[in-house]
Amino acid sequence: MVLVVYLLFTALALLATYLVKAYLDRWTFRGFGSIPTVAVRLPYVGNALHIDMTKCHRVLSDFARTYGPVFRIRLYKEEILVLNDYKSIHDALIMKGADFAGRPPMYRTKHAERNIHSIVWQTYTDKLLFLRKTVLRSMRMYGSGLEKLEEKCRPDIHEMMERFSATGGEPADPWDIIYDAVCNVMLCLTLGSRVDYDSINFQRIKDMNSLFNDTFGSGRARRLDHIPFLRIFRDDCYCRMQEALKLRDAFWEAELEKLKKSEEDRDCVVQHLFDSLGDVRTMKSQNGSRPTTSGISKTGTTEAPGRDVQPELNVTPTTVKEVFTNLILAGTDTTATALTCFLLVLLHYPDVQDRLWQEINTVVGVNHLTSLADREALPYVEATLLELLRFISHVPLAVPHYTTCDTSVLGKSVPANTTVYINLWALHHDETFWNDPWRFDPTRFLDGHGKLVPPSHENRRRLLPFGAGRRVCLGETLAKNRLFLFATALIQHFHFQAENPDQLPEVDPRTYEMGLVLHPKRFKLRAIRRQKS
Ligand code: HEM
Repeated sequence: MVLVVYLLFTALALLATYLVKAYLDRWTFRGFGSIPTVAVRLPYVGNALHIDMTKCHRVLSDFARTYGPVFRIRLYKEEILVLNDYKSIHDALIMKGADFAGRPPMYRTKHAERNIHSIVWQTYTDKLLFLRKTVLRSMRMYGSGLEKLEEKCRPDIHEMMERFSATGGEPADPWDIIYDAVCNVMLCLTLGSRVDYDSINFQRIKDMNSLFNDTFGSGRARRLDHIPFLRIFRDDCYCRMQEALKLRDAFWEAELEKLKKSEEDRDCVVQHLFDSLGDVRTMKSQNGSRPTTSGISKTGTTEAPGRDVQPELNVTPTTVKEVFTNLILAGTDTTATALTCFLLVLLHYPDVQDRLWQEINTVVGVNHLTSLADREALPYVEATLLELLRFISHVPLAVPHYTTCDTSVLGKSVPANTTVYINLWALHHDETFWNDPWRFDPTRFLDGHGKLVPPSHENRRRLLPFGAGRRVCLGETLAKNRLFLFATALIQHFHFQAENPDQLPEVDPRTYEMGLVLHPKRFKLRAIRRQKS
C-alpha cells in the first residue's frame, strides 16, 4: 500500500513538474520573452510528432498563419526559433548579422569533425571567416575571373548539348545530362581539371552526392541528431553517411595524387587552399618567412601540419578536404536542380520558352554562345532566372543558423545558443506580398518598359534564395552566372517539348521532394534541335 501511494505521489509530482515546465516553456523558457510556441508539446519529443520533416518548410509556413511570422518549435531537446517573413529575416540576418551567424552543433556534423573543418557546418569562427575569404578569392567571380568561368563552363556546356543532340528529339530524362555537366564545372573549379564522365571517380562523386543528399538533406535523417545512439543499431541514415564519407575519401585520395603529380600549377580552389596552409604558417612563424612545403607540395605529404600552424585557426589538409566536399555538394545539386526545374517550367509555360528564345535570338543569335557580358541586354532571361529561384525556393529553410550571443528579433529577446530556421519558402510564397505566388511569372521582375527592376526594388529585396548576411551562400555569384550560361545555351540550341503532357510531373514546387534541396519528380522531354537561320 505504502509503495502504491509512493508511486502515485511520485507520478503526480512528475506530472505537476512537467505541466509547470511546459507552461513556463511556452512563454518564457530560456529567456524567449513573448515569442509564441507551437502548442501541444509532448514530453521529450516536443513538436516532433506534429512535423513531417520531409515537408518541414510547408508545415512551418502553415504554423506561421496561426502563430505569426516569428514562433518557436521544439524538436526533442532543441528549441528552434523560426523566422518566416521579410521583416524578421532582415532584422536577424542583416541588422544583427553576427548574432545569428552561428551553426548549431549536430551529431551528423560533429561526426568526422565536419563542424570543425567545413564551411557549411562550422559555427561563426575566425577560421570560418578565413576559409570563406580564401575560397571567394580563389573563385574570383568578378572582372577577368568571369571570363575564366566562361572558359571553364564551355567544355561542359558543349558536352551537355551534344548529349541532348544525341537523343535525336526522342524522349530523354534531362537530369543526368545536366547534373554531369554542372558537377564537372564544380570539379574543374575546385580541382583545376575535369573528370571523365565515364571514370570510376566521377561515379564515386555522383554516388557520394546522392548519399549525402539522403543523410544531410532529407528531414528524416535529423533523427540521428536527436537520437545519436541509433548508429549502434546500424541505422540506415548512419550507414549511408559512412558510405558517403568512404566514397569521398576514395575520390579525394585519387584526385589528390593526380594534383600532386600534375606538372602545371593548377589555378583552382584546392590548390589555393593548400597554398593558404603555407600562409597560415607564415602568419604564425616568428621570422615571417614562407615555409618550404605547403600541404600539397609535390614532395611533401598531406599530413596534418605541425605546431607552427596558427593553433586557433587549425587549418589542416582535412580542412581542405571538407571544404572541397562542401563546394561539390553545395555547388552541384543546387544548380543542377534549378536547371532541371527551368526545363520543367519551359514545358509547362510554352509562352515563357517562346519569349526567351525571341529575346536571345534577337540579341545574341545562335552562332556563338552567350557571354556574361550579354546579361544586361537580356532582361527577360534575367527576370526568368530570378522568378525561377523565387518560385522553386529549392533551399527552403536555408542552412540552420544559431545565435552566438543573447540577442533579439524585432524587439523580442532570443537567448544565445538557439537554433534558428530561416524560412525562405514562406518568404518567397507570402500571399500577402506576392500576387498569386504559385504562378510562374517572370514579369514580376520587369518594369513597364520590359527592363529588369533594380536591386533596390521591393520584389528584388524580398528575394533571398541564397540567404543573406554573414552566412550568405558562398556560391551566389557563381550560381547566377552559371545558371545564365547554361540556360541560355539550352534555349539557343533546342526547343523543348513534353514527351507526354498528361504524364508530365507538376511544376508546382509544393509537389517536390526534399533532399539536400527540393527536387521535382523525374520526367522526360524531347529536345528538338533548332535550325540555324
Ligand atoms: C541555385 C544555386 C544555389 C542556391 C539557391 C544556394 C542557396 C544557398 C543557401 C540558401 C545557403 C544557406 C545560407 C544561410 O545559411 O543562410 C547556401 C549556403 C552555401 N552555399 Fe549555396 N546555393 C547555390 C549554389 C551554390 C554554389 C554554386 C556553391 C559553390 C561555391 C554554393 C556554396 C555554398 C556554401 C559553401 C554555403 C555555406 C556558406 C556558409 O555556411 O557560410 N552554393 N546556399
